[in-house]
Amino acid sequence: MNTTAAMIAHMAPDRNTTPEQLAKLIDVHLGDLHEADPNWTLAASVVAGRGVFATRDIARGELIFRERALVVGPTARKGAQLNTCVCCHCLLPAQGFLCAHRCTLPVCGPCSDSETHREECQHFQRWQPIDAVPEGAEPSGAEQINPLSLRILTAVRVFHLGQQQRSLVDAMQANAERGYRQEIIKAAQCFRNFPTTDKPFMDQLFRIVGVLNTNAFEAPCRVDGHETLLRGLFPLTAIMNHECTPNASHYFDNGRMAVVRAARDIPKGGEITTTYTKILWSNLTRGIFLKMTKNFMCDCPRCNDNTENGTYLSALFCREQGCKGLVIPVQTKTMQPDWRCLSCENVFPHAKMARYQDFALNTINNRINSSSVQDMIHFINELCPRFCPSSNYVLIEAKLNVIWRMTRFNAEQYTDQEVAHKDRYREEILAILHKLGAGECTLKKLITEEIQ
Ligand SMILES: C[S@@+](CC[C@H](N)C(=O)[O-])C[C@H]1O[C@@H](n2cnc3c(N)ncnc32)[C@H](O)[C@@H]1O
Repeated sequence: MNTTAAMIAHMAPDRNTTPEQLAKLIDVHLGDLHEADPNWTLAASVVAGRGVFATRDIARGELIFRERALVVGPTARKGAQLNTCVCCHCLLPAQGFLCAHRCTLPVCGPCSDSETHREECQHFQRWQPIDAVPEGAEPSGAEQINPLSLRILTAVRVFHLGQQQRSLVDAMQANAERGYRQEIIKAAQCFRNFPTTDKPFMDQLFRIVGVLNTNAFEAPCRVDGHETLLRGLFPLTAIMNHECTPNASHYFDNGRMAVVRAARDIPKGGEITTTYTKILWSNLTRGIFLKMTKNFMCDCPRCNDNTENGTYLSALFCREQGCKGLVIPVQTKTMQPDWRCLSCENVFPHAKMARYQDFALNTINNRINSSSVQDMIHFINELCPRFCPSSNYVLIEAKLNVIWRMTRFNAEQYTDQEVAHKDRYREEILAILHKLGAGECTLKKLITEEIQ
């Protein structure tokens, strides 16, 4: 496919904004963060649609750009603390936290009267959320929030953006997934008067939800020690195409500002890439995630190497009696590869190895969710080696979990021996990142505590 055809194929059906038009809208959006002579530009990409490219050689670690969120809202994920203000993201009391104007959104006192909240509050009141307390009745105190109605808030906020900002949203790619329609239908069921018969409105909402699902990030935000995940649209950061070991790193400064730096040296004219997955996931896990959430199959060098640069992140133990060799997928570019043992060379069907991988994943994740740091260290060091190779990504994730917990919570309570285990896990993970050629990636900055 030539680049123009590839570009059109990756854009929403009725939008074909050129990279030049998109660049103008991005400049307006960046405002004071727009550099006079930026080291990046937008252009058609051979990878997909439009992409971000280096206008000159960029050195590893160099800042590429910073941008504020165009729109943010709650992710309202399972397990999220829903009593979080949707405007300032502070933690609200466990009871009596819904908007004083009865829009049924969780909003703190000052924000409920603010200009930011006014229009969305009126929208929600007009649509009559099913959980709303009837006029005149006293709130019971035992508020119910439907996460589905909360999740649609970010899309509703897009309707209240200024004209240029709205044009930017319209110029962004929207994958047309049937699941997104479900998201809207389920949200609509949370209201008595959702305008489901207003076709132009519903068409726009469908496209906006498509834009959000194709482009939005989950950005952590901390207010007075309360941490929450925001669903944020950062258009320039989103235009970067995906590579499994990307040459740029991004992180979010308190949910509101994306910061993008070069993870490796990027030559003039090179495409600047980011990752849409966790960098230490195995080939198959990344492949399934990208297909399910972003609707594409990645074809980067890492996806085409079944050893993953010698990291063996997918490896499992051989199922042949007496052999404890490492088994890895034989073929790349398929979700159902055969697996072969590197020692005895026996070949196993994918279904068998997938069951084994699921077993390791569930066993380790159950422990992560239920064990203290001390128990986790014991489990990782003594029990996991019996059923899971130390290179397997699930075991690496468990080690990362120990590092997070030990560095973020009660850092002072651990013994020297426990700290030594944590430091060893960190060295192991840094060595894997080095093998992958990940450079100054976000994970490296997080575990070396360069960023929080
Ligand atoms: C956030 S958009 C990236 C910007 C997009 N290229 C554009 O023109 O607006 C994400 C979408 O870009 C495409 N994409 C990004 N990276 C890709 C890759 N490595 N291979 C194939 N498609 C990719 C996929 O369609 C994906 O759903």
